Amino acid sequence: MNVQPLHIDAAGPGPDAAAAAAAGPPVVELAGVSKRFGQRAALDEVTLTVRRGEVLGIIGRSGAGKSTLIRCLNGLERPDAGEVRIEGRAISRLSERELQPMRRRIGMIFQHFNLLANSTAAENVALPLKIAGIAKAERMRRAGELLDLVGLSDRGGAYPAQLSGGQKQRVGIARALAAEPALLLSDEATSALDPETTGQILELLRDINRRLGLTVALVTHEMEVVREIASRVVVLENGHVAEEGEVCRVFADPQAPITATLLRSLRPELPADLAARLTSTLGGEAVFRLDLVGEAARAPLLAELAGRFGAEARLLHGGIETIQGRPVARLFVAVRPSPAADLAAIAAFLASRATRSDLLGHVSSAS
Ligand SMILES: Nc1ncnc2c1ncn2[C@@H]1O[C@H](COP(=O)(O)OP(=O)(O)OP(=O)(O)O)[C@@H](O)[C@H]1O
Repeated sequence: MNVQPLHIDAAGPGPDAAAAAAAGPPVVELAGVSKRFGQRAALDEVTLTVRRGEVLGIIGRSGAGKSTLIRCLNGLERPDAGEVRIEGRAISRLSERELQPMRRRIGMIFQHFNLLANSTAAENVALPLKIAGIAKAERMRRAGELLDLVGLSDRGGAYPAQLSGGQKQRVGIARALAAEPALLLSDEATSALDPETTGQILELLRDINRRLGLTVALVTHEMEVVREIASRVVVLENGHVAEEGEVCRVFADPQAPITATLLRSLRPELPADLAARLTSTLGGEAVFRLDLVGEAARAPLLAELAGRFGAEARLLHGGIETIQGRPVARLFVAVRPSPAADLAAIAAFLASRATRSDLLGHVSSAS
Protein backbone atom coordinates (compact mmCIF):
# COMPACT_ATOMS: atom_id res chain seq x y z
CA MET A 1 0.00 0.00 0.00
CA ASN A 2 1.23 3.46 -0.85
CA VAL A 3 1.17 5.56 2.32
CA GLN A 4 1.24 9.28 1.67
CA PRO A 5 1.40 11.94 4.38
CA LEU A 6 -1.98 13.45 5.10
CA HIS A 7 -2.39 16.66 3.15
CA ILE A 8 -4.79 18.87 5.01
CA ASP A 9 -5.57 22.49 4.23
CA ALA A 10 -5.15 24.61 7.33
CA ALA A 11 -8.51 26.27 6.87
CA GLY A 12 -10.06 23.53 4.76
CA PRO A 13 -11.95 24.07 1.54
CA GLY A 14 -15.19 24.86 3.41
CA PRO A 15 -18.81 24.06 2.60
CA ASP A 16 -18.76 25.34 -0.98
CA ALA A 17 -15.91 23.01 -1.87
CA ALA A 18 -17.77 20.23 -0.10
CA ALA A 19 -20.85 20.97 -2.20
CA ALA A 20 -18.75 21.01 -5.36
CA ALA A 21 -17.17 17.73 -4.32
CA ALA A 22 -20.65 16.30 -3.92
CA ALA A 23 -21.00 16.60 -7.67
CA GLY A 24 -17.81 14.52 -8.07
CA PRO A 25 -17.49 11.10 -9.65
CA PRO A 26 -19.43 8.17 -8.16
CA VAL A 27 -17.65 6.31 -5.36
CA VAL A 28 -20.52 3.88 -4.84
CA GLU A 29 -23.10 2.76 -7.39
CA LEU A 30 -25.87 0.27 -6.67
CA ALA A 31 -27.93 -0.84 -9.65
CA GLY A 32 -31.06 -2.93 -9.00
CA VAL A 33 -29.57 -4.61 -5.93
CA SER A 34 -31.80 -7.26 -4.36
CA LYS A 35 -31.10 -9.58 -1.45
CA ARG A 36 -33.51 -12.13 0.00
CA PHE A 37 -33.38 -14.09 3.22
CA GLY A 38 -35.89 -16.90 2.65
CA GLN A 39 -39.20 -15.24 1.80
CA ARG A 40 -37.99 -11.91 3.12
CA ALA A 41 -36.67 -9.27 0.67
CA ALA A 42 -34.09 -7.41 2.76
CA LEU A 43 -33.20 -5.32 -0.30
CA ASP A 44 -35.54 -4.93 -3.24
CA GLU A 45 -34.08 -3.46 -6.44
CA VAL A 46 -32.13 -0.71 -4.72
CA THR A 47 -30.48 1.75 -7.08
CA LEU A 48 -28.43 4.63 -5.71
CA THR A 49 -25.22 6.55 -6.19
CA VAL A 50 -22.90 8.15 -3.64
CA ARG A 51 -20.57 10.74 -5.14
CA ARG A 52 -17.14 11.77 -3.96
CA GLY A 53 -17.27 14.17 -1.02
CA GLU A 54 -20.93 13.48 -0.30
CA VAL A 55 -22.36 12.52 3.11
CA LEU A 56 -25.30 10.17 2.55
CA GLY A 57 -27.69 9.39 5.41
CA ILE A 58 -29.54 6.05 5.26
CA ILE A 59 -32.66 5.88 7.40
CA GLY A 60 -35.57 3.49 7.81
CA ARG A 61 -37.49 1.53 10.40
CA SER A 62 -35.90 -1.43 12.13
CA GLY A 63 -35.72 -4.26 9.57
CA ALA A 64 -35.93 -1.91 6.56
CA GLY A 65 -32.65 -3.22 5.15
CA LYS A 66 -30.09 -0.62 6.26
CA SER A 67 -27.50 -3.05 7.64
CA THR A 68 -27.92 -5.35 4.65
CA LEU A 69 -27.25 -2.37 2.40
CA ILE A 70 -24.07 -1.50 4.33
CA ARG A 71 -22.97 -5.16 4.22
CA CYS A 72 -23.46 -5.22 0.44
CA LEU A 73 -21.27 -2.10 0.17
CA ASN A 74 -18.32 -3.62 1.98
CA GLY A 75 -18.68 -6.99 0.30
CA LEU A 76 -19.77 -8.89 3.42
CA GLU A 77 -23.06 -9.74 1.74
CA ARG A 78 -23.47 -10.73 -1.89
CA PRO A 79 -26.62 -9.50 -3.65
CA ASP A 80 -28.89 -12.08 -5.31
CA ALA A 81 -29.39 -9.67 -8.19
CA GLY A 82 -28.04 -6.33 -9.35
CA GLU A 83 -24.57 -4.82 -9.18
CA VAL A 84 -22.49 -2.98 -6.58
CA ARG A 85 -19.66 -0.83 -7.91
CA ILE A 86 -16.99 0.78 -5.74
CA GLU A 87 -14.97 3.42 -7.60
CA GLY A 88 -16.30 2.00 -10.85
CA ARG A 89 -15.32 -1.61 -10.07
CA ALA A 90 -18.06 -4.22 -9.88
CA ILE A 91 -17.56 -6.17 -6.66
CA SER A 92 -20.51 -8.55 -6.55
CA ARG A 93 -18.72 -11.41 -8.25
CA LEU A 94 -15.21 -10.89 -6.88
CA SER A 95 -13.62 -13.75 -4.95
CA GLU A 96 -12.78 -13.28 -1.26
CA ARG A 97 -9.14 -12.69 -2.23
CA GLU A 98 -10.05 -10.16 -4.92
CA LEU A 99 -12.25 -8.35 -2.41
CA GLN A 100 -9.39 -7.67 0.03
CA PRO A 101 -7.84 -4.64 -1.72
CA MET A 102 -11.34 -3.25 -2.34
CA ARG A 103 -12.21 -3.59 1.37
CA ARG A 104 -9.17 -1.46 2.20
CA ARG A 105 -10.83 1.34 0.20
CA ILE A 106 -13.67 1.28 2.73
CA GLY A 107 -13.30 2.38 6.36
CA MET A 108 -15.93 1.51 8.90
CA ILE A 109 -16.99 2.89 12.29
CA PHE A 110 -19.33 1.11 14.67
CA GLN A 111 -21.79 1.78 17.47
CA HIS A 112 -19.63 -0.03 20.03
CA PHE A 113 -16.32 1.14 18.55
CA ASN A 114 -14.89 -2.43 18.12
CA LEU A 115 -11.46 -1.52 19.53
CA LEU A 116 -8.96 -4.13 20.70
CA ALA A 117 -9.04 -3.90 24.51
CA ASN A 118 -5.44 -5.02 24.96
CA SER A 119 -3.97 -2.58 22.45
CA THR A 120 -3.30 1.11 23.00
CA ALA A 121 -5.16 3.78 21.05
CA ALA A 122 -2.12 4.20 18.77
CA GLU A 123 -1.85 0.42 18.20
CA ASN A 124 -5.56 0.23 17.38
CA VAL A 125 -5.18 3.01 14.82
CA ALA A 126 -2.06 1.39 13.36
CA LEU A 127 -3.70 -2.04 13.01
CA PRO A 128 -4.92 -1.65 9.39
CA LEU A 129 -1.41 -0.48 8.47
CA LYS A 130 0.12 -3.50 10.19
CA ILE A 131 -2.21 -5.78 8.22
CA ALA A 132 -1.13 -3.95 5.06
CA GLY A 133 2.52 -4.74 5.89
CA ILE A 134 3.68 -1.21 6.76
CA ALA A 135 6.86 -1.16 8.91
CA LYS A 136 6.34 -0.42 12.61
CA ALA A 137 8.09 2.96 12.75
CA GLU A 138 6.12 4.24 9.77
CA ARG A 139 2.75 2.95 10.98
CA MET A 140 3.25 4.41 14.47
CA ARG A 141 4.25 7.75 12.95
CA ARG A 142 1.12 7.70 10.87
CA ALA A 143 -1.05 6.63 13.82
CA GLY A 144 0.28 9.70 15.64
CA GLU A 145 -0.78 11.92 12.72
CA LEU A 146 -4.24 10.36 12.69
CA LEU A 147 -4.69 10.70 16.45
CA ASP A 148 -3.69 14.33 16.01
CA LEU A 149 -6.33 14.70 13.28
CA VAL A 150 -9.08 13.42 15.61
CA GLY A 151 -7.91 15.56 18.55
CA LEU A 152 -6.29 12.79 20.62
CA SER A 153 -2.60 13.49 20.15
CA ASP A 154 -1.87 13.05 23.86
CA ARG A 155 -3.81 9.77 24.32
CA GLY A 156 -1.95 7.42 22.00
CA GLY A 157 -0.65 5.33 24.92
CA ALA A 158 -4.06 4.93 26.58
CA TYR A 159 -6.00 1.65 26.49
CA PRO A 160 -9.68 1.69 25.45
CA ALA A 161 -10.83 1.19 29.06
CA GLN A 162 -9.07 4.44 29.96
CA LEU A 163 -10.95 6.42 27.30
CA SER A 164 -14.44 7.96 27.32
CA GLY A 165 -17.02 6.84 24.76
CA GLY A 166 -16.35 9.89 22.61
CA GLN A 167 -12.60 9.32 22.76
CA LYS A 168 -13.08 5.65 21.80
CA GLN A 169 -15.10 6.70 18.77
CA ARG A 170 -12.36 9.19 17.84
CA VAL A 171 -9.90 6.27 17.91
CA GLY A 172 -12.36 4.28 15.77
CA ILE A 173 -12.52 7.12 13.25
CA ALA A 174 -8.71 7.46 13.17
CA ARG A 175 -8.41 3.69 12.59
CA ALA A 176 -11.01 3.82 9.81
CA LEU A 177 -9.01 6.57 8.11
CA ALA A 178 -5.64 4.80 8.44
CA ALA A 179 -5.77 3.12 5.04
CA GLU A 180 -6.94 6.36 3.38
CA PRO A 181 -10.30 4.95 2.38
CA ALA A 182 -12.38 6.20 -0.52
CA LEU A 183 -15.52 5.64 1.54
CA LEU A 184 -16.29 5.78 5.25
CA LEU A 185 -19.22 3.65 6.38
CA SER A 186 -20.80 4.52 9.71
CA ASP A 187 -23.25 2.10 11.34
CA GLU A 188 -25.01 3.89 14.23
CA ALA A 189 -21.65 5.42 15.22
CA THR A 190 -23.19 7.94 17.63
CA SER A 191 -26.04 5.82 19.02
CA ALA A 192 -24.15 4.87 22.20
CA LEU A 193 -23.05 8.44 22.92
CA ASP A 194 -24.71 11.22 24.93
CA PRO A 195 -26.05 14.21 22.97
CA GLU A 196 -23.08 16.48 23.69
CA THR A 197 -20.52 13.84 22.67
CA THR A 198 -22.63 13.01 19.62
CA GLY A 199 -22.39 16.68 18.62
CA GLN A 200 -18.60 16.62 18.96
CA ILE A 201 -18.25 13.42 16.92
CA LEU A 202 -20.52 14.82 14.19
CA GLU A 203 -18.44 17.99 14.15
CA LEU A 204 -15.32 15.86 13.71
CA LEU A 205 -16.89 13.85 10.87
CA ARG A 206 -18.07 17.06 9.18
CA ASP A 207 -14.59 18.52 9.52
CA ILE A 208 -12.94 15.41 8.05
CA ASN A 209 -15.46 15.34 5.22
CA ARG A 210 -14.62 18.94 4.35
CA ARG A 211 -10.89 18.84 4.89
CA LEU A 212 -10.18 15.49 3.25
CA GLY A 213 -13.14 15.46 0.84
CA LEU A 214 -14.02 12.06 2.31
CA THR A 215 -17.16 10.32 1.12
CA VAL A 216 -19.39 9.07 3.95
CA ALA A 217 -22.44 6.77 4.05
CA LEU A 218 -24.05 6.57 7.46
CA VAL A 219 -26.84 4.46 8.84
CA THR A 220 -28.65 5.93 11.81
CA HIS A 221 -31.96 5.91 13.62
CA GLU A 222 -31.22 9.43 14.86
CA MET A 223 -32.83 11.89 12.48
CA GLU A 224 -30.88 14.75 14.08
CA VAL A 225 -27.64 13.11 12.92
CA VAL A 226 -28.81 13.16 9.30
CA ARG A 227 -30.02 16.75 9.66
CA GLU A 228 -26.67 17.80 11.11
CA ILE A 229 -24.20 16.31 8.67
CA ALA A 230 -25.77 14.56 5.68
CA SER A 231 -26.15 16.29 2.34
CA ARG A 232 -28.44 13.62 0.90
CA VAL A 233 -30.71 11.04 2.47
CA VAL A 234 -32.11 7.69 1.36
CA VAL A 235 -35.22 6.36 3.08
CA LEU A 236 -35.58 2.58 3.03
CA GLU A 237 -38.89 0.81 3.58
CA ASN A 238 -39.21 -2.97 3.36
CA GLY A 239 -35.98 -3.13 1.38
CA HIS A 240 -36.83 -0.59 -1.28
CA VAL A 241 -36.01 3.11 -1.62
CA ALA A 242 -39.17 4.93 -0.55
CA GLU A 243 -37.64 8.38 -1.03
CA GLU A 244 -34.29 9.99 -1.61
CA GLY A 245 -33.03 13.52 -2.11
CA GLU A 246 -31.29 16.53 -0.62
CA VAL A 247 -31.63 16.54 3.15
CA CYS A 248 -33.03 20.06 3.12
CA ARG A 249 -35.80 19.15 0.66
CA VAL A 250 -36.68 15.78 2.19
CA PHE A 251 -36.73 17.07 5.78
CA ALA A 252 -38.67 20.22 4.90
CA ASP A 253 -41.16 18.53 2.61
CA PRO A 254 -41.21 14.72 2.91
CA GLN A 255 -43.14 13.00 0.12
CA ALA A 256 -43.36 9.38 1.28
CA PRO A 257 -45.56 8.59 4.31
CA ILE A 258 -42.72 6.57 5.86
CA THR A 259 -40.42 9.64 5.67
CA ALA A 260 -43.01 11.82 7.41
CA THR A 261 -43.38 9.14 10.10
CA LEU A 262 -39.62 8.86 10.67
CA LEU A 263 -39.23 12.63 10.85
CA ARG A 264 -42.14 13.14 13.23
CA SER A 265 -39.76 13.36 16.20
CA LEU A 266 -38.30 16.56 14.75
CA ARG A 267 -41.69 18.18 14.21
CA PRO A 268 -43.28 20.28 16.96
CA GLU A 269 -46.82 19.24 17.90
CA LEU A 270 -49.70 21.53 18.75
CA PRO A 271 -49.97 21.64 22.56
CA ALA A 272 -52.52 18.99 23.64
CA ASP A 273 -54.85 21.37 25.51
CA LEU A 274 -55.16 23.54 22.42
CA ALA A 275 -55.61 20.58 20.09
CA ALA A 276 -58.46 19.35 22.33
CA ARG A 277 -60.32 22.63 21.92
CA LEU A 278 -60.18 22.75 18.11
CA THR A 279 -63.54 22.62 16.35
CA SER A 280 -64.64 22.82 12.75
CA THR A 281 -67.07 25.62 13.60
CA LEU A 282 -66.08 28.95 12.06
CA GLY A 283 -65.45 31.83 14.46
CA GLY A 284 -62.89 33.04 16.94
CA GLU A 285 -59.38 32.27 15.82
CA ALA A 286 -58.36 29.99 12.95
CA VAL A 287 -55.37 27.78 13.75
CA PHE A 288 -52.91 27.07 10.93
CA ARG A 289 -49.94 24.74 10.82
CA LEU A 290 -47.24 26.15 8.52
CA ASP A 291 -43.91 24.87 7.19
CA LEU A 292 -41.87 27.69 5.70
CA VAL A 293 -38.51 27.19 3.99
CA GLY A 294 -35.72 29.62 3.10
CA GLU A 295 -36.68 33.29 2.66
CA ALA A 296 -40.29 32.54 3.61
CA ALA A 297 -39.11 31.28 7.01
CA ARG A 298 -37.59 34.67 7.80
CA ALA A 299 -40.37 36.88 6.38
CA PRO A 300 -42.45 38.97 8.85
CA LEU A 301 -45.51 36.82 8.20
CA LEU A 302 -47.63 37.93 11.14
CA ALA A 303 -47.13 41.60 10.29
CA GLU A 304 -48.07 40.85 6.68
CA LEU A 305 -51.31 39.20 7.77
CA ALA A 306 -52.14 42.33 9.73
CA GLY A 307 -51.14 44.68 6.91
CA ARG A 308 -52.84 42.82 4.03
CA PHE A 309 -55.95 41.50 5.73
CA GLY A 310 -56.35 43.54 8.90
CA ALA A 311 -56.13 40.19 10.71
CA GLU A 312 -54.81 39.74 14.21
CA ALA A 313 -52.21 36.95 14.02
CA ARG A 314 -50.27 35.30 16.83
CA LEU A 315 -47.57 32.69 17.03
CA LEU A 316 -48.84 29.80 19.17
CA HIS A 317 -46.00 27.32 19.02
CA GLY A 318 -43.07 26.13 16.91
CA GLY A 319 -39.59 27.21 15.95
CA ILE A 320 -36.95 27.59 13.26
CA GLU A 321 -34.24 25.02 12.59
CA THR A 322 -31.38 25.20 10.13
CA ILE A 323 -31.02 22.30 7.70
CA GLN A 324 -28.00 22.36 5.41
CA GLY A 325 -27.71 26.08 6.07
CA ARG A 326 -31.34 26.85 5.12
CA PRO A 327 -33.89 28.02 7.68
CA VAL A 328 -36.97 25.82 8.04
CA ALA A 329 -39.78 27.17 10.23
CA ARG A 330 -42.51 24.91 11.60
CA LEU A 331 -45.12 27.11 13.15
CA PHE A 332 -48.62 27.03 14.61
CA VAL A 333 -50.30 30.37 14.06
CA ALA A 334 -53.68 31.67 15.27
CA VAL A 335 -55.38 34.17 12.99
CA ARG A 336 -58.44 36.23 13.93
CA PRO A 337 -59.76 37.67 10.66
CA SER A 338 -61.13 41.18 10.78
CA PRO A 339 -64.88 41.09 10.05
CA ALA A 340 -64.33 42.13 6.45
CA ALA A 341 -61.58 39.72 5.71
CA ASP A 342 -62.14 36.47 3.93
CA LEU A 343 -60.60 33.49 5.72
CA ALA A 344 -60.26 31.74 2.36
CA ALA A 345 -58.10 34.60 1.09
CA ILE A 346 -55.90 34.35 4.19
CA ALA A 347 -55.60 30.60 3.72
CA ALA A 348 -54.66 31.11 0.06
CA PHE A 349 -52.02 33.70 1.02
CA LEU A 350 -50.49 31.37 3.61
CA ALA A 351 -50.52 28.49 1.13
CA SER A 352 -48.65 30.69 -1.35
CA ARG A 353 -45.89 31.31 1.19
CA ALA A 354 -45.65 27.94 2.90
CA THR A 355 -44.29 24.60 1.69
CA ARG A 356 -47.14 23.13 3.68
CA SER A 357 -50.14 24.96 5.10
CA ASP A 358 -53.02 23.29 6.94
CA LEU A 359 -56.03 24.94 8.50
CA LEU A 360 -56.38 22.71 11.56
CA GLY A 361 -59.62 24.21 12.92
CA HIS A 362 -61.01 27.00 15.03
CA VAL A 363 -61.03 27.96 18.65
CA SER A 364 -63.03 30.63 20.38
CA SER A 365 -59.75 31.91 21.80
CA ALA A 366 -56.43 30.13 21.31
CA SER A 367 -54.85 31.59 24.47
N1 LIG B 1 -28.52 -13.09 8.00
C1 LIG B 1 -29.85 -12.96 7.96
N2 LIG B 1 -30.64 -14.04 7.95
C2 LIG B 1 -31.99 -13.93 7.89
N3 LIG B 1 -32.65 -12.75 7.80
C3 LIG B 1 -31.91 -11.63 7.81
C4 LIG B 1 -30.47 -11.67 7.88
N4 LIG B 1 -30.01 -10.40 7.85
C5 LIG B 1 -31.11 -9.61 7.77
N5 LIG B 1 -32.23 -10.33 7.74
C6 LIG B 1 -33.61 -9.82 7.62
O1 LIG B 1 -33.60 -8.87 6.58
C7 LIG B 1 -34.40 -7.73 6.92
C8 LIG B 1 -33.54 -6.48 6.90
O2 LIG B 1 -32.60 -6.55 7.96
P1 LIG B 1 -31.52 -5.41 8.27
O3 LIG B 1 -30.73 -5.89 9.43
O4 LIG B 1 -30.79 -5.09 7.01
O5 LIG B 1 -32.46 -4.20 8.67
P2 LIG B 1 -32.07 -2.83 9.41
O6 LIG B 1 -32.82 -1.77 8.71
O7 LIG B 1 -30.59 -2.71 9.48
O8 LIG B 1 -32.68 -3.05 10.86
P3 LIG B 1 -32.16 -2.50 12.29
O9 LIG B 1 -32.40 -1.01 12.26
O10 LIG B 1 -33.04 -3.20 13.27
O11 LIG B 1 -30.70 -2.85 12.41
C9 LIG B 1 -34.98 -8.04 8.29
O12 LIG B 1 -36.27 -8.60 8.12
C10 LIG B 1 -34.03 -9.06 8.87
O13 LIG B 1 -34.70 -9.90 9.78
